[in-house]
Amino acid sequence: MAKYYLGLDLSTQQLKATVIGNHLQNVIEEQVHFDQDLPQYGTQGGIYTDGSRVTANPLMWVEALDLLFTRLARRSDVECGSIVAVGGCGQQHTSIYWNQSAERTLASLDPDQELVHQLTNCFAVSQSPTWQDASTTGQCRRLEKAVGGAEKLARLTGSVAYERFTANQIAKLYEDHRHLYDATARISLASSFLTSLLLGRIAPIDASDAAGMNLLDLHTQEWEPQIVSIIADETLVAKLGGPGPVPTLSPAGVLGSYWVKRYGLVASCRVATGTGDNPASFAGLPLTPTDVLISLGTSDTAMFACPTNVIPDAHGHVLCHPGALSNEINHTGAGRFMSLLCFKNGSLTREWVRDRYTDGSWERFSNLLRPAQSNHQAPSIEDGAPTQVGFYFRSPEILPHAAGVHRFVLAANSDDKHLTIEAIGRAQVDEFPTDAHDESAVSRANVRAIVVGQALNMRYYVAQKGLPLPPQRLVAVGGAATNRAILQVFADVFGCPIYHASPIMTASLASALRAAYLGQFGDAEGQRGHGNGADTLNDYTQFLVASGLAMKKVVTPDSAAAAAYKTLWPTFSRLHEFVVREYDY
Ligand SMILES: Nc1ncnc2c1ncn2[C@@H]1O[C@H](COP(=O)(O)OP(=O)(O)O)[C@@H](O)[C@H]1O
Ligand SMILES: O=C(CO)[C@@H](O)[C@H](O)COP(=O)(O)O
Repeated sequence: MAKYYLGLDLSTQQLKATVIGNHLQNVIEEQVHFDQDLPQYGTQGGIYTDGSRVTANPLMWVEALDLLFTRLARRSDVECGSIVAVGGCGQQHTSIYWNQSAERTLASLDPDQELVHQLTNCFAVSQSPTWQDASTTGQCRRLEKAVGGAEKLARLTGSVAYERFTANQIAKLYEDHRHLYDATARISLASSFLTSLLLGRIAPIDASDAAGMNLLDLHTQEWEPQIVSIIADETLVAKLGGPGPVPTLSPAGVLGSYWVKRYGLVASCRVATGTGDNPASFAGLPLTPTDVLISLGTSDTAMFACPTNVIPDAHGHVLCHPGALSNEINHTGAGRFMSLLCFKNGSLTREWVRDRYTDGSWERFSNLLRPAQSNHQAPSIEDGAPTQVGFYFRSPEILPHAAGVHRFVLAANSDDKHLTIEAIGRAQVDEFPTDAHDESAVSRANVRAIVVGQALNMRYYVAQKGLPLPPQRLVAVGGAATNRAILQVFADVFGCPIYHASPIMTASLASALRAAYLGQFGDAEGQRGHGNGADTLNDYTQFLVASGLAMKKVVTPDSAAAAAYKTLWPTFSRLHEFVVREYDY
């Protein structure tokens, strides 16, 4: 009988499913889009905001999972009874607060009733803070001070304090709504929440996603006791499910009877441990140490393997490598960590420019981004044209810690030596100038400025991490990675080609692959390779290669454009410095 593997991704704007067979010939996709399919929750871009908090109702995600299985079960090209393993992932950092009755309810779900009705009274906090929430700056600074400084916190947990990281969100709950903290029996991340629904019991958090909480001691792989006592009290460890997370690449159990009885899945269907959407994609690709994976989804992210002796610093995050089978410390340290850089103003901010300047059309947006004739229109100071640069931080940005939309028009003869703070201040404009000869001038300038600015900003932080530039290749995933005009700008700014996986990689496909890998073994065998991170990484990489996944080049950098961006680099760095100084939030 044919065997199928199901991957799920509870991401920001939708819940996605990918079903694969043994050889990736047929990749079947299904999704539930939160804004469109579940309008009763009133989300925009998958979230609700009152201007100060960014949240989502966990019941929306619960309802989405039933709807997704309903859609899968109706499809003629998917036989639910042939799915032998399932794995999930989710938006990172987002936290869900279960109350005392949740575990009991999950264990006795009635397959004749929709999940959402049964879980209505299972949450201590009705709106979950999501990764886009930036309301915990006070908690962040207090945590850094209490542990002895930002640098110390980074060395301990992999990151300085970030607003969206779960420790700071928990601290806010503890400070502002102590009764809700006390009413919380367990805390899940979006990934372990999804796995919990699949299992019918609350699932442990995995190591890779746990490293995005400011709570995990990267070296002991346990919740850091001092941080626990700073942000809340000793009851927190039990709420987190025990002393530490489980390995990412590990089995979680078998599917709960709700899914078996309601949708005809098999009782023996294995469930893989869930992880964050970014680590999931990273673990789904056979990457080399010189590759940079970029995800252009709701957020833009950049990921790459860490050197053996990485020392986490002020920018970005060091996470546990999602392809390692063991929590044990490999004495060489090889392959234990990955770097993640996250930029909040990704697709939704590009959409804002698209809607404002190109009538909501990606086609028009892309046409304005492409060169008018055959040459790329990379802004260059040397070609005599004024340089137009923009920073579009409509939501408080993560990297850099700055907010607002800021446009600059630099005179043709300006160079970075003359770019004093005063000169930069004078170059700032509310809108790019019109041109009597080109009615699209303002639209073109904004479309180019946002994409070029995003690519330069990403390159700025990749360079800060000490990665040799240009990388060998960028591997692109996420909704906007289908847009070749956007990819061309990233290729030109980074000065390297861009690759896609074939079939195109998504976090849900990566999760299906993880499920397939773990589904090959029994529970005991699923732990194989314990204690030797390097070997198990190789083993898993070999599995990915053998799965038939191919890499293909989709964009080549244009040498003239790449040279022009190189010229712009010092100027961009000066502007970046200015924006960080003036528009910190
Ligand atoms: N042709 C396109 N050009 C640019 N961006 C696109 C295009 N098609 C989709 N997108 C972007 O992809 C985003 C969704 O990406 P996706 O990775 O599915 O999001 P997430 O996983 O965060 O929910 C949308 O917000 C949209 O702006
Ligand atoms: O905060 C982060 C990573 O640190 C975000 O990347 C979230 O994980 C959301 O992912 P997407 O929905 O944009 O894929």
